[in-house]
Amino acid sequence: MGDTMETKNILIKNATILNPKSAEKDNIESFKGDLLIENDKIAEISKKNEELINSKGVEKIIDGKNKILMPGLINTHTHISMNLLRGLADDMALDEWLNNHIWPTEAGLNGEYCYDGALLAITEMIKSGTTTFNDMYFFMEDVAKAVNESGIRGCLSYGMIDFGDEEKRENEFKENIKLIKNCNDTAEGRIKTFFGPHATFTASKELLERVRYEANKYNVGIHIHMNETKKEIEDVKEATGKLPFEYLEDIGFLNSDVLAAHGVWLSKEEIEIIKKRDVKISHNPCSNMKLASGIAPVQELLSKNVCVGLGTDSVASNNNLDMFEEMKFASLLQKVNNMNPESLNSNQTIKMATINGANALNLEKEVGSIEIGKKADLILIDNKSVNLNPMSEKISSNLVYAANGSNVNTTICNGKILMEDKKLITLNESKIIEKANKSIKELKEIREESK
Ligand SMILES: CSC[C@H]1O[C@@H](n2cnc3c(O)ncnc32)[C@H](O)[C@@H]1O
Ligand SMILES: [Zn+2]
Repeated sequence: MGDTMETKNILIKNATILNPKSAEKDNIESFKGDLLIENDKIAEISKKNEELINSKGVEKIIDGKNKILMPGLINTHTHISMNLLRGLADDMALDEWLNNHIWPTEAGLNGEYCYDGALLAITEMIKSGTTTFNDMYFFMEDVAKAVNESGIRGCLSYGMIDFGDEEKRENEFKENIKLIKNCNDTAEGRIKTFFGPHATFTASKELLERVRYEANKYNVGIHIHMNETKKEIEDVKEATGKLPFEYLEDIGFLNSDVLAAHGVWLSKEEIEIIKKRDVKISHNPCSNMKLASGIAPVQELLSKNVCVGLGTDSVASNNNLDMFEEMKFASLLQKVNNMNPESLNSNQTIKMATINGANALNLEKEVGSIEIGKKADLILIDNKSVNLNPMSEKISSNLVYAANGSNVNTTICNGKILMEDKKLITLNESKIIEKANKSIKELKEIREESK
């Protein structure tokens, strides 16, 4: 990481601080004040009129006037190297999209392409206020390199698919375990690793059972796609005689360390299983709408105290990584689905994108809220932006219904400034875009040649 990122103590002055701390209540505390970052952590928070933070030893002051200071956003489900595949195949359902377009193109991937796609995605995330993402893909040590260099926080899993093939299964475990051994807790603790069985329709029972065993052994979480489409439910029912969550419950897979992406088609019984096992759900409204997969019962899950975070899925089914857009779609989708304008209000939605995301990734002691002792993963939003004026008195309303990622002015992760006043510190945006365009061109040529 470059020298410019090595700032030790930072004082953010006169900001409007928004703290989605309380996961139980629907209100979100906000106040005018200062915040001191020492090294990688939040050291002090002072409300205006309280004793001022002693600025001795502070090496950098950021003017927070006319800015909202909030926790960095947490994207709980994505495949960031797929940023190369943006717009590759639109306007079709998951099955056709994966089998006829995405998987044949992914067959030509290598570590360099995945690194280029990851850097492109990380640039987009830093610019739009995401400081933590949860990723499942291939060539994950190359993704880890991009995380390390950029300064962002990432939970990484290798996507395991065996389709019942024993040799393939062995390889998938070798890859995921290598990732865990080489990368867990690296990059000053910004990288955590998970097991990543792709889904119940691509991973065998043997693979899933061993994932549970190895996850316990290595003390890491599990990231899996679940109950995304109706077709998936029918296929799993035909293959196992059970609904996907019932099947996983029967084989002893489910636990509080499981993060299930999507959870669109859930029976009452499956919701009870999710609750009982404290399984975490990542809701991906844009991807679910674009692939016409369906609408997840988010309001119902939240009302049963299930932890639901927010994710974008990849840009190949979204088609961007803007978590502000994702918040707005999440909230509006629940309202129209329940025919109830009170569904998923703006406070609940912000919690999903922050503290719930942290909880879902077992990072709630480190990130997701503004608290002394937590990691300084913070963003500043420009209140002077035209689309945020006149300012609603309710800050969460502005952030969920009016804002978008381009309103992010400054992004800080692990106490390091990654973007200040819209200027990227650790990454060279134009070079990254140029290289990514070269890589996708080559990847498309490889695909053509293989036809
Ligand atoms: C084995 S690595 C991850 C694997 O998942 C594919 N993928 C991307 N989006 C989705 C989705 O919405 N449902 C299921 N699988 C998805 C991706 O292309 C990789 O092959
Ligand atoms: Zn996915």
